[in-house]
Amino acid sequence: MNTSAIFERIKAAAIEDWQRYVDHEFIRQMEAGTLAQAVFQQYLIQDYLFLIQYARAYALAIYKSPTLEDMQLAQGGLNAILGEMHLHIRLCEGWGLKKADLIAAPEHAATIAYTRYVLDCGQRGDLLDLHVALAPCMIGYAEIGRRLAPALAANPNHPYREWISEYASEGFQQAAQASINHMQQLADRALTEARFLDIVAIFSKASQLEADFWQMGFDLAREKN
Ligand SMILES: Cc1ncc(CO)c(N)n1
Repeated sequence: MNTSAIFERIKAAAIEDWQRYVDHEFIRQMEAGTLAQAVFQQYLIQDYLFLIQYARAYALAIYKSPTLEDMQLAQGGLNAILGEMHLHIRLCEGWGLKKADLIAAPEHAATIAYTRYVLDCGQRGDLLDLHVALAPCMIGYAEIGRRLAPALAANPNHPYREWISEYASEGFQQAAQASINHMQQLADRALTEARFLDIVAIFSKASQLEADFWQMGFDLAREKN
């Protein structure tokens, strides 16, 4: 099949789920700076647990790599995830939470659902399936970071400056672009017309699980109140 601009085509085919993820109420409140800190804290603790499993998914991508170049690209993704976790440690330290407290937190069902879904896509499928399941994570956060960055210029005291800056950063933007480029290579090699709908279904599901992940922050903060 014609696989040009494959990321844009997959996103267009899953646009409703994608928008529910990147335009979630959590992101709107984050942009406005009105998101309750309790909601953000619950989200961030779960996100730390999420990233541990996500690092395993990138490690699986290394294992599933047919070529050395695929392996090096997956290693870049793994490094980006491991680097991102410093943000979580830093922000949590500011609230008096230590790394040990984070690791000891129970994983929420939404965290388990999303991470294990991605790991399963990788286990049963090939590197393209796994890569598509991984895509909403890095590419979505990069899109959100770019979109929210102007809110920082508008508000010098923005409460979520550190978080937004991380995802708007050159390093994170590059990692997301590398992910788009790798997906393109994999699609050129392995994507057929018959597989396209399966690939879109994986992307849609992962985007839905991302939206559920934002929602979890609100739900957990309400339960703890
Ligand atoms: C749930 C989730 N998705 C994506 C990212 C970006 O790596 C993250 N930190 N957490």
